[in-house]
Amino acid sequence: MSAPSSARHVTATAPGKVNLSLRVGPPRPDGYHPVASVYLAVSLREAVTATARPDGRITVGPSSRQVSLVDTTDVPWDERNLAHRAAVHLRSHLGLDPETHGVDLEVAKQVPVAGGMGGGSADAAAALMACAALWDTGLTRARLAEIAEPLGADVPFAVLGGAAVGLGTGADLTPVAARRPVHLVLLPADAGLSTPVVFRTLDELRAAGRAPAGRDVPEVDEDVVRALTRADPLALATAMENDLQAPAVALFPELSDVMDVAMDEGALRAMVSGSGPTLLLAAHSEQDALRLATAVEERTGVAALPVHGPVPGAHVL
Ligand SMILES: C[C@](O)(CO)[C@H](O)COP(=O)(O)OP(=O)(O)OC[C@H]1O[C@@H](n2ccc(N)nc2=O)[C@H](O)[C@@H]1O
Ligand SMILES: Nc1ncnc2c1ncn2[C@@H]1O[C@H](COP(=O)(O)OP(=O)(O)OP(=O)(O)O)[C@@H](O)[C@H]1O
Repeated sequence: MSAPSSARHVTATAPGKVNLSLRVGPPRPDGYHPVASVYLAVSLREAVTATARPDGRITVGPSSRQVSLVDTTDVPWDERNLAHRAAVHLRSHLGLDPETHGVDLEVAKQVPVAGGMGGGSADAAAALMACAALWDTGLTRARLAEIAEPLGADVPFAVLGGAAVGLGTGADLTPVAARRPVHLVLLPADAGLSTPVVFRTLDELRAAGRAPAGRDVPEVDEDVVRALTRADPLALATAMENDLQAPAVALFPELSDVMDVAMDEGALRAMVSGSGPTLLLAAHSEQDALRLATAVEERTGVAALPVHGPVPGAHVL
């Protein structure tokens, strides 16, 4: 990951993710929910270019070099941006002089915004990696993943990539060796869902007895891990689960109809991705994913994205 400290630009990339399994417990006093998640990094990547500024300012904006493939209208291009927060966090973590270590960040997005695929988290991961190289820190990817934790539950995984079990808030990661690529089709929605609202809606559904209660400390679904390590698409599709599906569908009822169409077109399984509203469809093979994507796109008008995983985590290009 190292680039010469004299480099003026460094571009790094990081992947979006899906949760093949997401079990959620009741909220803790700090508002976060304990989870047991099986993460898979997928072949939609964000890219962040960091250019050094001697005046200490940190800016963020859409890339002038690479076109974003998704609608970025709802992305805040200011200090709320997760890439911006990542640069500020790394600089202060390293004790670098805030008067001299500035950076311009340019972001090119492929991951749907507020789609439950960790796009902002991938921007944070790519920004951390690019700034770490620009500032010649020599930090390993594993160390950067630890440093990433305060930026959000999904950020450490976007740094590490591959496939992993995530416990705690999702940031306590153990890699899973997936034997062969998993082929999926993603169906982004034309509106986003707010992650905190989806978690809160799950709590409300549970309080009303409309969703099964979660364990205080959720345990990882070993069937999903086994299916991933054995490269068994049917077993994986059967075992996949997401406790956030019920609240996502309650907030976005049209998702049910799209999932029905996908199953009708031969998806092994249709499920909400993370906090939604992006849907993920499981397929047997790359060819099957391409066929399914075309069929679902024709029937629903939703632009379908065939993807695969696991793919590598954040790295410098
Ligand atoms: C839904 C997932 O994407 C599944 O991987 C993650 O759990 C969410 O990860 P994230 O977007 O990186 O989440 P953060 O930015 O850390 O948190 C956003 C908000 O989501 C809620 N949140 C998030 C993670 C978690 N384990 N419990 C929560 O309740 C909290 O309200 C939090 O304030
Ligand atoms: N770099 C960024 N890209 C996209 N959204 C960002 C970024 N930085 C901050 N945000 C804010 O975060 C919100 C969630 O964006 P994001 O695309 O990460 O959602 P998500 O994929 O659903 O997240 P997750 O799955 O990690 O919960 C956006 O609505 C936006 O307001």
